[in-house]
Amino acid sequence: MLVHVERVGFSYGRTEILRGVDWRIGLGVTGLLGPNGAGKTTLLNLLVGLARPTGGTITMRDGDRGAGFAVGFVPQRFSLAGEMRVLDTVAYAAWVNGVAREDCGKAAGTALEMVGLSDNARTRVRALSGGQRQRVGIAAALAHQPRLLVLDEPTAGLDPGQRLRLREVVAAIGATRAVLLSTHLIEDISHLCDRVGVLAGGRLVFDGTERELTALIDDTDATAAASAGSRFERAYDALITGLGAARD
Ligand SMILES: Nc1ncnc2c1ncn2[C@@H]1O[C@H](COP(=O)(O)OP(=O)(O)OP(=O)(O)O)[C@@H](O)[C@H]1O
Repeated sequence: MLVHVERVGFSYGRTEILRGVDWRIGLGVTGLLGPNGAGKTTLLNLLVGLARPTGGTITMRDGDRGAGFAVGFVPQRFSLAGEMRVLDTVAYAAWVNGVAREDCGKAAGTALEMVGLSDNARTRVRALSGGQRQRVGIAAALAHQPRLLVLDEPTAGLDPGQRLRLREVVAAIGATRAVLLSTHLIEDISHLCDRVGVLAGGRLVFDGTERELTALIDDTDATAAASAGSRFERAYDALITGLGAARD
């Protein structure tokens, strides 16, 4: 396992958001699902070192997460300088993340290849589509070759075609490193993620594969069983609703 999250807690002032999250994240693409306000972004911020847990520990297998360079992060919202060319944007990110100045151009070229934007290297950022900008953000986060890439809702706001392209890119990245992404889209999980974690009530209430999650419900309803996506959605809803009932 690459990342080990142990009994992690976090509070904003007196409001407890996370209360003992245990999770192990390995190679491949892992999805993080949870209701609005469950603390997904908060947990991602802790993983990339933007905030510190108020309890528990986060460790990476070889080395201190605090060193920062082992992690790449694309936040939910980010801005890029429209006048800059794509290659320069990514090369600058490489330099900020510790790549030696003379190696930044090559590092940026490699990262752009990984996200399928080599042909746009000389394009100014302002001329790109939303999906291409999202991929520039991923290239910028990848340019220093981190072992863990964290993406906060990478497919939000993209049209179906752009979403598909982004999923292909993320799946290919997940073949050689750990990718963790939060999403509201069950489809993202079904089409992209090797594993899924569900955050609710301040804890990770599920950690496993899509198949293991769908196995939680007794799906004898023929209509609902028609597509894997709908089964997954039903299982997820049952998990979240069950937790609510348990608390009431
Ligand atoms: N800076 C902050 N100060 C106080 N409370 C905050 C702050 N940031 C987030 N919160 C609260 O913490 C809780 C968790 O927020 P977070 O953004 O991590 O959830 P989320 O699961 O990512 O939500 P969403 O699915 O809506 O994006 C929410 O109730 C939110 O209002």
